[in-house]
Amino acid sequence: MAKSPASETDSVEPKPARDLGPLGMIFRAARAYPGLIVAAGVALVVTASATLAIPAGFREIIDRGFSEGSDPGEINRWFRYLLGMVVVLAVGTACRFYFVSILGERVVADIRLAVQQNLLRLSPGFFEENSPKEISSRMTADTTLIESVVGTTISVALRNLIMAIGGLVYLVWLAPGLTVMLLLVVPAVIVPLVVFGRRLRKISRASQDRVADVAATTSEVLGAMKIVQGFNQEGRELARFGKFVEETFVTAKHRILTRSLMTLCGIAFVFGSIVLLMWRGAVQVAEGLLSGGTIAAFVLTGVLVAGAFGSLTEVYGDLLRGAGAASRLKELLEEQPAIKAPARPQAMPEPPRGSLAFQNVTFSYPTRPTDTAIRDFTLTVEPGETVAIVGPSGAGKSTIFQLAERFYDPQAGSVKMDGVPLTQADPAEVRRRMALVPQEGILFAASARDNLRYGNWQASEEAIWEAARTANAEDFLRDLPQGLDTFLGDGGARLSGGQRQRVAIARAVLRDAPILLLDEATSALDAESEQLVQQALERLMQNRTTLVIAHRLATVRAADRIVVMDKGEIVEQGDHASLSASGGLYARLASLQFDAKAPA
Ligand SMILES: Nc1ncnc2c1ncn2[C@@H]1O[C@H](COP(=O)(O)OP(=O)(O)OP(=O)(O)O)[C@@H](O)[C@H]1O
Repeated sequence: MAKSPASETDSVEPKPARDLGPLGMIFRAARAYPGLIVAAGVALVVTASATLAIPAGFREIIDRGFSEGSDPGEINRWFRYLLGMVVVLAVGTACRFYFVSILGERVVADIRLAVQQNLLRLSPGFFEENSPKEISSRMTADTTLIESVVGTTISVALRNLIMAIGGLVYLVWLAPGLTVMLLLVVPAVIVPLVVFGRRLRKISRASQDRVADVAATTSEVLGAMKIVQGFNQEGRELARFGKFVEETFVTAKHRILTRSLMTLCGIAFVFGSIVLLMWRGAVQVAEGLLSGGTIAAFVLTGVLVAGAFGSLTEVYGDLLRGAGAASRLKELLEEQPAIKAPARPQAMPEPPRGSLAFQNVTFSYPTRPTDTAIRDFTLTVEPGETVAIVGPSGAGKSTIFQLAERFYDPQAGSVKMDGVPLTQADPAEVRRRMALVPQEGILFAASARDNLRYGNWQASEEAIWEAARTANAEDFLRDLPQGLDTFLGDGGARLSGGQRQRVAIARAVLRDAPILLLDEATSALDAESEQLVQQALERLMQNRTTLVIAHRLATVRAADRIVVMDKGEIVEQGDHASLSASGGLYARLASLQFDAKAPA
């Protein structure tokens, strides 16, 4: 049975770092915006001060405003002061939110761009060791965490620090005796609340995981309804679902109980301590030691200070989570491509000749270093020649293409293009001289035009249509509702398989590279489509050096030479007639693969 979906959720949960070191990356990214940092800092100090100034206003109002016969002018003055503070607080808070959030989003935008820029340089090997799912989660979940560190956590931390320190100073000034008492009470209130809060978060997470289990089971069963009913497994599926539902309920019960206890403690401790303080204060008022306003200001400020300390205890955990996110993104930012241009690349001959030579190449994929994918492979493809590679699945045919494009470097031997070893050349220059037509026409969610000129953005409208004609793609492209501007859907989903292949061929025509790497589709097309694609390929191969992984009889027949591969090695070479006659691997493959499929 499938592994519990919850364990997957757990593994996606971003892990916190052990220390705050990795946050340095975020600060370095934020340093690019000193104006925003200063504006946010000023707003932060102003709002924290205004918040603290409000209890001071209340103190004056209570002491002067509510006694009989007091001066109305005095009342007005203090209320105006209070209103002023409210305005400062409102404007300051809005500004703080604006500047801090913009800074957070800007930093995230910059980090995302930098990560993507680095990812685009990396060699394919990296994406085999790091799954695209994991990388895209770093790009979304981890950057969102960083956004919240810059946009919320740091500002909350600073604001609360200012409030806690400023508030304490004010409290001592108001009533030193009561402050000592408050300092004794605050930990007694905060510690249980923090402990409960942590527990509650953990249980809430577990609760979400259980709900995810329920959702996953539902969609799994609904998606496989015919199998469930066909195998009479309704009872078992209900029992399995029931187990998840019950687990969800038990976790929720636990959560509700914890929350109830937390509410009990919260209300009892917070209001209890306020009452205690006021009680003590009231005695001091009666003794003439303090004024009523001082007590009011003290309680208000006390609540603010306690809240500030409470928030500060939360912040550290948030910062650690942000640091965890930063360190994961840092890995992506600092990863070096395995394939790099040499410091002084050797110039490739101009104009390109179009020769490709493999000399005693031996290669294993980095993820499977003990399996030799290509062994002592030697092959020279002359300019203009068409070489067909055939061989059973796993023989190493596609690997030859990967080496030609220099997505990997072989462990032994060399690959040369126009006489220049690929390792000495600039990989961009090497790839500029090649056009790849993959098995499945890989298209982007973009317009037909952009898909066609993907390898040649300068192509004129005329050149695009010319390429479309060569690739037998003109008719269906003209029939598209908005012509070349038609959006082709995700992965070109709005075209048929054969049409996608022809778009891919037209793209290679426009690229107009001297060397063509052609991975013939194995998927069967209907006879007409097949013929259109075949014709398009033949036109594309004209006057170019072509290396083709062949699956069709027509292609091998048209090739100048056929190279037969098995287990990473060349086992036979020749033309169709001689190889068929020799009764070797080719003859066997040909009778299995070609004869059944295409008429000669
Ligand atoms: N990215 C990779 N990482 C590790 N091993 C790989 C990778 N790609 C291919 N291999 C292995 O290398 C060997 C050669 O694979 P390759 O894809 O070149 O074969 P192929 O002849 O093109 O097969 P097919 O006709 O099925 O596409 C196989 O054993 C395969 O499992």
